[in-house]
Amino acid sequence: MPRTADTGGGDDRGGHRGESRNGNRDEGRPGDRAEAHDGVRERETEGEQEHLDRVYRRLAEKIHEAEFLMADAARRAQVGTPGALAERDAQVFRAGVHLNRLNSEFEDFLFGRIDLLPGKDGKRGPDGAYTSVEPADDAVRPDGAGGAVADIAETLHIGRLGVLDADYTPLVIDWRAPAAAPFYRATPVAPGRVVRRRVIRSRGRRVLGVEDDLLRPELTARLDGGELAVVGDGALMAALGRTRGHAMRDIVASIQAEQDEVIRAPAASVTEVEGGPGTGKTAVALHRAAYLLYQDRRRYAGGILVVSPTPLLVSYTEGVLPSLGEEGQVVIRALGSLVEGAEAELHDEPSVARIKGSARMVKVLRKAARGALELPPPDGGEVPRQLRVVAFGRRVELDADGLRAVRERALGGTAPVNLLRPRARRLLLDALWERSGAGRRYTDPELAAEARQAFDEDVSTEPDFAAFLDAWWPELTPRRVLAAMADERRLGRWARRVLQSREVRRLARSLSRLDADGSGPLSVHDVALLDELRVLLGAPARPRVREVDPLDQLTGLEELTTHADRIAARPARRERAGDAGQDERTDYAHIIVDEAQDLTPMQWRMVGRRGRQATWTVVGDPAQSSWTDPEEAAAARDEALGTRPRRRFELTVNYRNPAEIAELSARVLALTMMGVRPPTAVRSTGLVPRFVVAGGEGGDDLGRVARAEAERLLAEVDGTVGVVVAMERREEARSWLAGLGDRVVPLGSLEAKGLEYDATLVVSPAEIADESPAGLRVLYVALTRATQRLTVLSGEKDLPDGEGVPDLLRE
Ligand SMILES: Nc1ncnc2c1ncn2[C@@H]1O[C@H](COP(=O)(O)OP(=O)(O)OP(=O)(O)O)[C@@H](O)[C@H]1O
Repeated sequence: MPRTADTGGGDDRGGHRGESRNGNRDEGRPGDRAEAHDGVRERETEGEQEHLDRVYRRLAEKIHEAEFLMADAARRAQVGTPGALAERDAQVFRAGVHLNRLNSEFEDFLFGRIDLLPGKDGKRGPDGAYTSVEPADDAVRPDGAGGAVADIAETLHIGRLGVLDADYTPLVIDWRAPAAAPFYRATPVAPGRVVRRRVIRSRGRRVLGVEDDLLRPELTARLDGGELAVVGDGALMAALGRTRGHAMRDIVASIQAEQDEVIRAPAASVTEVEGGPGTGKTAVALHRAAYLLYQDRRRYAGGILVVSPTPLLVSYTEGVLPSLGEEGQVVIRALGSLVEGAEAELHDEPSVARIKGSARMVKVLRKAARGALELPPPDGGEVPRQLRVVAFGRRVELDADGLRAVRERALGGTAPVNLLRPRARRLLLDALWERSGAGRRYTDPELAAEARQAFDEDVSTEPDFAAFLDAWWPELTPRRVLAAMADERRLGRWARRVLQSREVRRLARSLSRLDADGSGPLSVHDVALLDELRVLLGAPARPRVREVDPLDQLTGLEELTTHADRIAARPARRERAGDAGQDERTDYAHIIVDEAQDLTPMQWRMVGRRGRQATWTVVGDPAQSSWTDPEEAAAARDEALGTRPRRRFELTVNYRNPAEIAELSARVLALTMMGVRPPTAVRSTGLVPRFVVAGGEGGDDLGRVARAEAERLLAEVDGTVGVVVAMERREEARSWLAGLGDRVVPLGSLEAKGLEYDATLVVSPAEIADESPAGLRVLYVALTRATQRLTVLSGEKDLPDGEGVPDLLRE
């Protein structure tokens, strides 16, 4: 990667930078030069300020227009014809969305600019911009002195939304528009038409400064009669060096070429992205969601699901899309909250997680869903062993064998258990009729049919029959069945020849935290089991109750609600024990899976069900996987993603960790995945990781040293400090760090996934590594969270050397 001497760094596009581009840049006295540079910088900043002022004036006009449209639509609401209401609906929607976006307080509405040579074929698109990526053949001319000269033919400003002037000239191009792609893609090796790429730093309405990359440094380029100026010292480096807070920031001003290819990949196929820690996979996935919405809003609005591994990562990332102007259009869910009504945050211990995540559970759950009909009713009592009714004035009975035979017949096939209840009822009536012998008294089939109908009515209206049916074929909820698996003997029957008895014991014990009706805290892995059960049980058919506004009934227009009405009427997410997944959307148009390497086979099944028709973007890093059976997971992933063609991408540059931290974490990578190359770190800070050892012999002052080291890091960085400990020390770590303020975040190793902090303290690498079979990869995750500083604290188990370097991290 080229680096420029004046910046001490460079980005992976490697553009040339420097103040004022002219052939004499090294001449003159240093003081004069600095003054001249300041003058150029000021002039260029002012020029951008003027442009931004124009943009805001135009935005004010557009806001005024949108408000007028909203008011006009409200007036139309008083005209009661269906046509007027439909039009109002559409207009309110369009104007509302528009107004919302225009009013959004963007920190930097405008952030980029490219200055371009004329296009090859001279063709221009509808927005007046040249369409060709390549420059015209005669764009560059010899300057007569051995060099080359060219005129800038087009200047495009890039921002979060497109803005057209009143005469339709583009004032700002939406970052997702094709015309904006060269801003992200151009490199000095393949500059296309781009001569200068400028990142504009602004806050609200004020331009703070500009930073340029010159992509054709060999050219003397002219703009409006003057020479093209170049100022600044690296937008990417400035972005990477900034302090981290509790929310992820968008990267829209500095997306790199390899990332841009992923963001703009065609939606029709499955886009698979692999890349090491810090390569921007999460950032890219979120920008892709915004890009897809821009490409085809009609298809994707409300229909994109982003699946994230933890609630912490959801809250860390959920601000990115609103900052890109896509408020509320994309659903971001943690794996533990994917099923409506479940909000799981508990983590199972690795051996239990492994069982619950395994595809073998499908067989166990199939048995459980059917076997649960034998469960004693939750309100006490027993499953009825016989059925007695009175029909045609006589007693008819079915004994336990008779009932078992009926149940077996009813359960034939694979239909969901709750949906089989009407069939079971019919078969019961058949068996009772048969047992009553009444059929044999009729030779005339018509009379027999009539008698049978009368018999059925007689039996069905008996309250005892209804009560029997409720007890014998109860309506089962996923939570209730899951809770029933806490009984080891029962689970043993359901899991016969699938799980070993040791596994049965562990699984049953972990589910014993649920009450008999299934209420109680769920673990993240329980949720995929609930979802599987939801399908196996099926939602019982209920009569549809439609609430109709009486006023609407009068006009007969109840279907014509506005989009705003529908959004307002959407039920808030509720915690409903036993009611998982009833009114949840399960047909997303596009699903983005973050940290895909961690999904278990059962989780892939759960996610796959939500995207039967979807296109996919799947990002992950096998080296960070905490799942131990990659082959089983790969098969489930293939099934979820279906047969669509796949496009694979690799991200290779680490934007998070300085080289000093990346070098240390690479040692663990080498232990766990030999031969895998870590991504290249783009910057180096000169700050090597610090090694500390706790507690001499006993190691019991781990907490005291951890606190002291966290305090030290707090003093060294302005932003956040993550303290990563083994999962079983989570609670302890909270007490170690109590009172240090919210810049310090204690984390169990599995919770650290996807997050980043200015500084990280990793406590006892050996404890983290020993916690599970995938422990080394979990440790790799922990060691790759810091953007500036890393401290490693060893306990006794870590076998630190004289320098305090733990055994696992030695070269
Ligand atoms: N082009 C870019 N410009 C500026 N910052 C970037 C760029 N790409 C990535 N980053 C920053 O690098 C950091 C890492 O990005 P991100 O979390 O998306 O990486 P990741 O590949 O998902 O990492 P992990 O695998 O560790 O979860 C973030 O702070 C992100 O904003």
